[in-house]
Amino acid sequence: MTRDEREVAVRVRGLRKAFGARTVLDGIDLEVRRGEFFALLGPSGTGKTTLLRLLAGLERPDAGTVLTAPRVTTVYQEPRLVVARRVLANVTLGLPRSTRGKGGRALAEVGLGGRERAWPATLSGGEAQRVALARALVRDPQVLLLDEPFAALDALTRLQAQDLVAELCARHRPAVVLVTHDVDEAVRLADRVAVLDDGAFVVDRAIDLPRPRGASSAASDPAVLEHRRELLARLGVAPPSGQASVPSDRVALPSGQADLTSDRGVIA
Ligand SMILES: Nc1ncnc2c1ncn2[C@@H]1O[C@H](COP(=O)(O)OP(=O)(O)OP(=O)(O)O)[C@@H](O)[C@H]1O
Repeated sequence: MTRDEREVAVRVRGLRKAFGARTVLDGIDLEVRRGEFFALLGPSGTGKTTLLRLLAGLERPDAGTVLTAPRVTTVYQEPRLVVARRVLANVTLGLPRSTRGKGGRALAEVGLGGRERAWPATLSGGEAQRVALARALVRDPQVLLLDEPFAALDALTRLQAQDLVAELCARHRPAVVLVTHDVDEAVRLADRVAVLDDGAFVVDRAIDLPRPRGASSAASDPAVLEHRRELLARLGVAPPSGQASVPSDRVALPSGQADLTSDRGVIA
């Protein structure tokens, strides 16, 4: 581990956020270091996306502090491409023209070298999401926020996209915060998994498994099954009796619809 990777890129202390009378987050503490992959599970409506929005500076806390490294980038469930711009222009959108070369390299890294001049409408869902990943990569994020980025993909494309993200994060080492409803995805990708419920983390545990974590080998690994069983239990999804260690194809929960003294700041 390099000195850089010991650096805390996300530091949240005593975070509280309410919408009207409804307190969504209540006393959240979180630290994520450079190179660390943190996954957040939780029932629908528990405030996972709200926490990401607070980390991105799109919401203000009602109490507590949110500190992040300066370069924070989000990838969403939908790719959010500008349809009237070609793929390369989407990747470098808002950046100086001199970054075009970097944009081309980012596209090559996500397996879309040669598609620079394609229009978004001609891409498959998986390809469009890879363009969104390239658009994040080219900004060299110290903090990468992933808000259910695989949820809209078909099962096979999802596994391929998960592999790609694991590979990109291993290479570029941002601090990652992934929001997902998919327990298997969290265990496969993350160094740490937390479950958010009723405003607080009810689980925050290390996933200390070797990498790379292939989808097929993980399905029969007893350590993976144990993490999976425990996380599902904390999410209130009990496996059928006598089948605690029999994996299904995939288990996903239903998707529902500064400085230290300021409310949000940047870690210098
Ligand atoms: N801008 C807002 N104004 C009012 N209420 C909001 C706002 N944003 C979120 N909420 C409410 O806060 C709660 C948490 O929403 P959030 O989207 O963070 O949950 P989530 O855990 O990401 O849910 P899901 O898993 O369904 O995506 C919900 O009850 C939601 O209706």
